This record gives sequence, structure tokens and C-alpha cells, in this order.
Amino acid sequence: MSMQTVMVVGAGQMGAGIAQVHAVAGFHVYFNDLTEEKVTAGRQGIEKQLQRQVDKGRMEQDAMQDALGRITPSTSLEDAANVDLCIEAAVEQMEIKKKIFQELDRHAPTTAILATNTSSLPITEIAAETNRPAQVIGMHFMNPVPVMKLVEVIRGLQTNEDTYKDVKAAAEALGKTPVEVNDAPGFVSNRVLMPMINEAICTVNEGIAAPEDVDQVMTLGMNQPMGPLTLADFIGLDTCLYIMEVLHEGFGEDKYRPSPLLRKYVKAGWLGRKSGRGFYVYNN
Ligand SMILES: CC(=O)CC(=O)SCCNC(=O)CCNC(=O)[C@H](O)C(C)(C)COP(=O)(O)OP(=O)(O)OC[C@H]1O[C@@H](n2cnc3c(N)ncnc32)[C@H](O)[C@@H]1OP(=O)(O)O
Ligand SMILES: NC(=O)C1=CN([C@@H]2O[C@H](COP(=O)(O)OP(=O)(O)OC[C@H]3O[C@@H](n4cnc5c(N)ncnc54)[C@H](OP(=O)(O)O)[C@@H]3O)[C@@H](O)[C@H]2O)C=CC1
Repeated sequence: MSMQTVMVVGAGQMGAGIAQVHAVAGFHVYFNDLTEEKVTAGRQGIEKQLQRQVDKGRMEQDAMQDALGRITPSTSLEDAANVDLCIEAAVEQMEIKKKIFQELDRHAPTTAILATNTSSLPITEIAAETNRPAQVIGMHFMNPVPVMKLVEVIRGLQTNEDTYKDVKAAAEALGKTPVEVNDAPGFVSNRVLMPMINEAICTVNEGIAAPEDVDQVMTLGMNQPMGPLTLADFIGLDTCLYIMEVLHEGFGEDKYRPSPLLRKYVKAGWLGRKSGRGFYVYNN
């Protein structure tokens, strides 16, 4: 199936990036969140990112306007009636995702594919909320979406071959490299990445080193582009906690227990860069 129109549900940092790369690649995008304010803020973020590309001489002003013109704001999932592919990028909470998928299933054409950008939640369980589990799949973009080449494509138990092939082709049309993995908590990306971040938080909690020093060990010592605490702030500490909880519950092993310091920060509303404070302080 040739896909031309997508809906992106959730206008946060990931939703905005996913909407941006689709619009630039020529897809029509319904950009959805619960409120107009959220959608407008997300769209402004996209405009700012594209303007930087224009300023650097990497994009024509006309191309930027065309891309922005392909983004239609939406606050109703009924708009899914017009799309070939829905990509859900709302908050990392199973109950919220289940509700969204039930509703998308009601409104999207029966031929449409329903994808989730979840970082860790079981695709199979999300798919079971719909009447089209064979057309539900994980399409896991990395942050920042316009920069990172990977899309982890996760097959649920019932995902069919056509759905996999269409999503692989859609990722390639964005200039991304799809990598196929099976459904398991955290998939590959966050099963490997998040325990490392959690362990870095444990070293801070145990007073072994300050956040800056932990980050320096990993940037200067391991050539990581961002230290694990800077990266945790960048991802969002709420998202990091939800992912650790999925790993802990999914595998039932102590090694995945979220650091108490991570829980404390999230309870305090210190969610990292997006809230202005996490392991570091930001002037957003
Ligand atoms: C949690 C999950 O489920 C999965 C995940 O996403 S885990 C997170 C995965 N992401 C990472 O690990 C990111 C690690 N960090 C990096 O790779 C780099 O630090 C980075 C690419 C973000 C920034 O790179 P840098 O060299 O330190 O900074 P900088 O030179 O300012 O930026 C490099 C490029 O990225 C772009 N960029 C940086 N931040 C950006 C953002 N938030 N949005 C869009 N573009 C961005 C810059 O514009 C710049 O582009 P050009 O080279 O075309 O000018
Ligand atoms: N951050 C990262 O590095 C990565 C995150 N992901 C995944 O992407 C998803 C989004 O993460 P991220 O963008 O960082 O999170 P954000 O918190 O930045 O954005 C989530 C957005 O979804 C909105 N939202 C919440 N409930 C609904 C709903 N019912 N319908 C529509 N929108 C809703 C939120 O609105 P409000 O704020 O009003 O609640 C918010 O605007 C998560 O599943 C996450 O695990 C995947 C890869 C990387």
C-alpha cells in the first residue's frame, strides 16, 4: 500500500519530530493532541526546527512553507477517518494508549495501519484492544527524530507481513533505517539503554559521583555523545521511569528496579529538559 496521509497522536517532543519528518518527506499529516494549545506549541516547535534548516541553507523557504502546509492541526481522533497510517506518540502509559487505539480503530479506515511509538510497552497487548491486531505494529523513532537514523520496527504476535513491509517502506521514505525486532519489554533499544541510565542514576543516589562527573566518565571515557544523565533529562525522567517499570514488571528481575532517586524526581515534577529541571537546570 502506498501511504500518503498519516495521523500523529501526541504533540510532545516525539510527536512533533515524527510529524516534522513526515511533512518534510511529503506526507500529509494530521497532528493531534488533546488541546489546541498543545498542537499549536508542537507546530511552533516544528517551525523553529525547519527555520534553522533554512537559516543554515539546507532547505528552501518554499520547501519549509510547503512542509508546514501539509500539517493539519487536530484535536479529534475522528480525523483518523482520512489517513493510511496512525502513529501514536502520547504519554508512555498503557491505559492511555489502549484508549487511543480503541478510538483509532473505530475511526480509521479498515485498511489503515495503527502504529505506536511506545518505548517499551507490549505491542501485542495494545493490538488486542483493536479489531485489526494484524495491522498494529511498533514504529519506534529515536530522539531527536529529525537527526537519529533508526526506526525500531516491532512486530506484535499477530502483526502481518504486509503491515511490516508497509511500515518498513514508510520509514525508508523518511530516510531512516528500519531494524526489525520482536515484541518483548523495552524491545532491544531500551532493554539495553535504560538499565545503563538507571545504573548511572544509582551512582548519583549512592553519592559515588556528581551528575556532571558521571556524565564526563561516559562522554570522555566511552565517547557517548551525551552522558547518561544528560540523556535521561533529554528523554524525560517520567518516560525513563515508565520504561524501567515496564522492564521490571515484564521480566520480574531485581536488576531492572527503578532507582528511588528517579522516582523521587518524577514525583517532584522534575522531568528533565521539558519541565526545566532534572539532573540539571534548563532555561527553556
Ligand atoms: C527513549 C527511547 O525510547 C528511545 C530514544 O530515543 S533514546 C535517545 C536516543 N538519542 C540519543 O541517544 C541522542 C544522543 N545524543 C546525540 O546523538 C547528540 O548529542 C545530538 C545529535 C542530540 C546533538 O549532537 P551534538 O553534536 O551534541 O550537538 P549539535 O552540534 O548541536 O547538533 C548536531 C545536529 O543535531 C541537530 N539537533 C540537535 N538537537 C536537536 C533537536 N532536539 N531536534 C532536532 N535537531 C537537533 C542540530 O541541529 C545539528 O544539526 P546539523 O549538524 O545538521 O547542524
Ligand atoms: N522521549 C523520548 O526520548 C522518546 C519517547 N518515546 C515514546 O514516545 C511517546 C511520547 O513521548 P514524548 O514525546 O517524549 O512525551 P511528551 O510528554 O513530550 O509528549 C506526550 C504528549 O502526548 C499528549 N497526550 C497525553 N495523553 C494524550 C491523549 N490521550 N491523546 C493525545 N495526546 C495525549 C501529552 O499531552 P499532556 O502533556 O497534556 O499530557 C503530550 O503533549 C511515549 O510513548 C514515549 O515512551 C519514544 C522514543 C523516544
